[in-house]
Amino acid sequence: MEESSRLPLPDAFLDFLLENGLDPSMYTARVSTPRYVRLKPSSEDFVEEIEDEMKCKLEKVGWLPGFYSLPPDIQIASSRAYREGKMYGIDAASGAAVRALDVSAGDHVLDLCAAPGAKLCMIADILGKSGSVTGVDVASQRMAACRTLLQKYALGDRCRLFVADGTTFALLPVMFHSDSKSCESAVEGKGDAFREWTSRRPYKERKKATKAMKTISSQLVRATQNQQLIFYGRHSGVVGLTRSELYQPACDCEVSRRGYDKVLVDAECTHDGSIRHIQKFEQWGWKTLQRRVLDAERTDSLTALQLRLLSNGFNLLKVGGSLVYSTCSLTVAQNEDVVEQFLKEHASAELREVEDAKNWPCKSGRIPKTLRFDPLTSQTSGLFVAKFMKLAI
Ligand SMILES: C[S@@+](CC[C@H](N)C(=O)[O-])C[C@H]1O[C@@H](n2cnc3c(N)ncnc32)[C@H](O)[C@@H]1O
Repeated sequence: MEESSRLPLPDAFLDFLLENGLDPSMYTARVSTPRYVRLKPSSEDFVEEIEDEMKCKLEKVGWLPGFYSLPPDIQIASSRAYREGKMYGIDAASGAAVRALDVSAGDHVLDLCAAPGAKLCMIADILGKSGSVTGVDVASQRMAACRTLLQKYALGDRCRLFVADGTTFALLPVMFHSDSKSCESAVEGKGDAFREWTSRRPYKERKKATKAMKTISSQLVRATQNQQLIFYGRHSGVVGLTRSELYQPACDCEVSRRGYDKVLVDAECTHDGSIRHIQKFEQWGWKTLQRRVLDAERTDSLTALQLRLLSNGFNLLKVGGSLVYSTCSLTVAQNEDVVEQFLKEHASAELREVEDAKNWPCKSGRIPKTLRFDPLTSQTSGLFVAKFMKLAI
């Protein structure tokens, strides 16, 4: 931030910042944080070419592999590299939340609030040709955007996407991944098995699927409707499964062994850590800010939702697995208070240090081991990050 401006902040917002120990100057500076992009690993050789085309320097972010910063006013959407799927826009703090998960080859990862999908893309990119990613979000249009993003960046091969409520989502990862040769043979002889994904199904196939839906039990129909599969990649493990196999509910005893290796809960929040978001209220009207950010009732219902998302994500984690909880709010209520309450309710949850964070430009949260990114300290958007491990007890 180079220049502070005269952006007037309403008294109620200033009080809110004071209560949360936040410095108002991060909201009033007109020159905002840099823009960040992540280059797909296969595209890092093209940095100079991309710089020539965009007529600006891509500064490597030393503490975050694959990330580059650009001046805030640069539009990336019109660049060839963006259109060709060589890079995508994602804030460095969001990248740090994904790094905190420490995704490794072969992991089965659940992203419980996945849309529009920047973090999901990064997870899929890190996994490459192993493991799987399951993305869940309650907003169908945002999830459709997530599907478009995955397809644009050719990262969907091992992904499946569900429109579902993350507080009740209950499907475990599919451990078996058919290789490309056996994809077709996996569906042979199984009438209602999932075939390879196509956005447009022939009429005959759609009719057959509707008929199959009518004959399956009402419990399965409910599961299918509440956890609607809207995309799956060729090697996501879905091809060849029947509906009843896919929608098999998990019992608690199975989760400790067959649950996800890593879970990301990037929860719904008031977005007050996103400085660009807050600055938009100058045009939208500060009254809207009162309703959307400052309203105590809204905060209470959000913290209850955050706790339920975190708890359900943790339930689906296998023993020894890790979960990252993040929000783009900087309030104590939506972060440290949620963490504290969650730890009280879950004896098998242990708060963990994020190893890489020693070299990150962030602060500790009010609870040791939690992290806070903010524009003044980190030159990123605001983000809270906490990491947990599931212990065997
Ligand atoms: C901060 S955004 C997630 C951003 C996303 N992780 C990314 O990197 O693009 C929070 C998301 O939570 C979703 N959400 C809200 N309530 C939910 C619920 N009950 N279950 C699942 N997702 C929910 C919202 O639709 C929104 O897309």
